[in-house]
Amino acid sequence: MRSAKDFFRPLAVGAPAPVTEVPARPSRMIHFFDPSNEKMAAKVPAMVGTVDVLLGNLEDAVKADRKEAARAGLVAIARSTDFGEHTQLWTRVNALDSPWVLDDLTTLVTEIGDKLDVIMVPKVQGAEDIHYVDRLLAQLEARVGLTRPILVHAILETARGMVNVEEIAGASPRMQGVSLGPADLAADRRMKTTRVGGGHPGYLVRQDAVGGDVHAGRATYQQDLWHYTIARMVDACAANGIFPYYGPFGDIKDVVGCEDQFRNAFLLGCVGAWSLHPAQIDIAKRVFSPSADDVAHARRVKESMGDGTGAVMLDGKMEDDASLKQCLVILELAERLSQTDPELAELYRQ
Ligand SMILES: CC(C)(COP(=O)(O)OP(=O)(O)OC[C@H]1O[C@@H](n2cnc3c(N)ncnc32)[C@H](O)[C@@H]1OP(=O)(O)O)[C@@H](O)C(=O)NCCC(=O)NCCSC(=O)C[C@H](O)C(=O)O
Ligand SMILES: [Mg+2]
Repeated sequence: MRSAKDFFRPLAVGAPAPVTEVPARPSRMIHFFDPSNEKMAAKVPAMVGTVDVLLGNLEDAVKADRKEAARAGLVAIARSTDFGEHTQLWTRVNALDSPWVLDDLTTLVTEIGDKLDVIMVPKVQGAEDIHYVDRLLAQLEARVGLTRPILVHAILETARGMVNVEEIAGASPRMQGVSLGPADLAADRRMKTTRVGGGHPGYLVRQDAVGGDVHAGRATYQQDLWHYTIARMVDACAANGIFPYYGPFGDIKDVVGCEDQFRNAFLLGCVGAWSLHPAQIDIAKRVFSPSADDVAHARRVKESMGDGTGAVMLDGKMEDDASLKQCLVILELAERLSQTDPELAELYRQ
């Protein structure tokens, strides 16, 4: 690890100074598209302003013989599209051990580095992967004279990445956030699931048997396969001042299950999730924006707490410094989202 003194120094002569605080821009949905799919790519310009993040995906889900086309497609879209003030452009490059990633990074940074906000790096195993990308990005940024650093987002999709998540989250000032990659992580852990995110009906607890008859009607309760993983990722991110995200939910038709999975992640501390299909965009927008009721309640707690210390009763419940802090998290998020979303601003005003 670099010393504290060197941590915020550029890693190449002429590279932009690293950020000391990760910009807290809305990123409720990271909307994936395949830039080599002409039909999908054609829809991207019209999505500007309707999603927080548009992500040109170059990795899994893009066929091996379409990798160059995807990279070239992303360059063309970035050059021809005005992303406005409120929609960010991200990309997911190929894995660091793949034959494509070096060209992904060199092409994208030199051709459209001024348009790219964040580069998502898949299958990150440890801090060494982030250090490699960090130095290479600094060299490329210096070569083309970028004035702001491109940030880096790691996907947690290996057991080793999970074990090292704290050091990954703190590996560079470029670290913007971490997403869960449940499909690759499940395979790497040798879990016995076959889905892209979400639960499994076999992962359950069962009510105790009554009267010794183990076969008599006993209620079962499906459990959350991802609770430990998401909670650990959230802690690693919060401890390092970066943002955690739930990743993909592959059952596109199950909009209810998707909403539940996203909400669990939101309640545990995640700021967004991936949308793989247009049907998931509004789900993410709804879930990752606090409800009007929560905002109104948070305001009442804040008002009733005066200088923010001590304890008061509100609606029969004790509120104190700590419950106020939770309310301030909600109010800060509502305030930030209101700045870019007039509908939410109106909703929260009521
Ligand atoms: C999942 C899909 C393959 C479904 O596509 P399709 O069969 O075309 O769906 P529809 O017919 O319902 O589409 C309706 C129209 O919407 C357009 N469309 C579909 N998806 C998108 C999109 N993401 N962005 C923009 N537009 C989209 C279609 O073209 C249709 O248009 P029209 O015919 O004119 O009405 C597809 O949605 C898809 O490929 N999505 C992205 C998948 C992806 O990125 N996967 C990778 C991320 S998940 C992952 O990698 C796992 C993770 O790493 C882990 O380890 O867990
Ligand atoms: Mg993956």
